[in-house]
Amino acid sequence: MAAYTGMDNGSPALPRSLEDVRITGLPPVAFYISDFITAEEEKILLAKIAAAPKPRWKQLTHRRLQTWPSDLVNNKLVDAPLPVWLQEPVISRLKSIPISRDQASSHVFCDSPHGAPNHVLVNEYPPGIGIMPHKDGSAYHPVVCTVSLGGSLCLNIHKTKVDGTLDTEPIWRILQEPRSLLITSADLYTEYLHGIADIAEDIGLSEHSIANWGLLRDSASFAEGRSQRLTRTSLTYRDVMSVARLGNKFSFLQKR
Ligand SMILES: O=C(O)CCC(=O)C(=O)O
Ligand SMILES: [Fe+2]
Repeated sequence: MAAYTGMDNGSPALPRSLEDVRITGLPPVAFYISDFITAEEEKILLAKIAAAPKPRWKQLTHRRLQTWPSDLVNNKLVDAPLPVWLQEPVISRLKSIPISRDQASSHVFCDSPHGAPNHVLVNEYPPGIGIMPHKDGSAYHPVVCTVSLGGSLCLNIHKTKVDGTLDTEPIWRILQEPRSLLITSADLYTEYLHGIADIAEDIGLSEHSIANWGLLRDSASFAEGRSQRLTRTSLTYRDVMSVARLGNKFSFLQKR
């Protein structure tokens, strides 16, 4: 049976199950879907991000980010829905793909506390700018879904050396194309670090160096082994484990 289900009316062809798009050769578990959203959906998402009110952006030294629905406070999320443009089409599509063909009702968030992501980070990376190797920590259920927009870049996976310090040389590299979805979880979440190099071009790309080479939409375009960075915006979907109700402190303000 074909690995992909063909769909029309503006939806991409999604894999029949995540096991069809598993990045083999990486520690458990990672999946890569090259065409998770359409070019039209990518355009709409980028326009929504650009239209967000200015105070939504947190400016770091070299890049900026948005946090939806809000920043965490003491590793807790204040209960609030994600805006509809971050729910649709991404979350319903994530939940529509079974983990394996014989578990039709399973999906990547079915074991997470809220059964779906409740938090999205929008990270914008101009060419030359990345993010230091890090772990995402204990606030989130250990499943990370990243939708890439605008440009390609490599996510580097690092291990810690026996003395506990970071091995600055990545042990694996995952190439993320625009409109793709990368799912990382389990050991990749808890045991390894991930980061993006501060470079204007990713080099040394080949089937030997890139873990998801066989799952790329267009590996031919990287045949020279190089990929010029453009501005790449990512949507990082996660389930924050602890959600705090705002309480009824202000209930006297609400109309009965
Ligand atoms: O932009 C990315 O793909 C990675 C972002 C990330 O690692 C984070 O925000 O924790
Ligand atoms: Fe991260």
